[in-house]
Amino acid sequence: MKSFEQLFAEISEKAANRPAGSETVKWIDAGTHTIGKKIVEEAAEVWMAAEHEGKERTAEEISQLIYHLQVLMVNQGLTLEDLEKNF
Ligand SMILES: N=c1c2ncn([C@@H]3O[C@H](COP(=O)(O)OP(=O)(O)OP(=O)(O)O)[C@@H](O)[C@H]3O)c2ncn1[C@@H]1O[C@H](COP(=O)(O)O)[C@@H](O)[C@H]1O
Repeated sequence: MKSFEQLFAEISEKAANRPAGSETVKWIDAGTHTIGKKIVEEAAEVWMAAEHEGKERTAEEISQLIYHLQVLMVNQGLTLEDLEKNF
């Protein structure tokens, strides 16, 4: 199990060092438009899971949405501090 902060650190490290086989590198290379579309898709899946599929599926979809939001943060050069100052 890893925290929000640990996942962000891992995504940042993968984007910087570009290891072979990394899903994160694939998404970073795909770019802002593709990541943004995936975020919209995942957000819709969160909504549908919450209405129809139960807690476990909803948690899975939220995890995927958070992963893609963090990938977009790295793509945009944003840090966790950039978010936290708005909380
Ligand atoms: N948490 C994730 C993660 N969540 C989603 N994805 C990506 O999102 C894709 C899956 O999207 P979906 O599940 O939405 O696919 P789908 O067919 O729509 O599935 P459902 O939503 O219908 O279940 C995967 O192929 C990955 O590209 C993730 N890719 C990586 N991670 C984690 O990120 C870290 C770095 O991973 P790598 O860069 O691969 O080393 C590791 O801790 C990984 O576990």
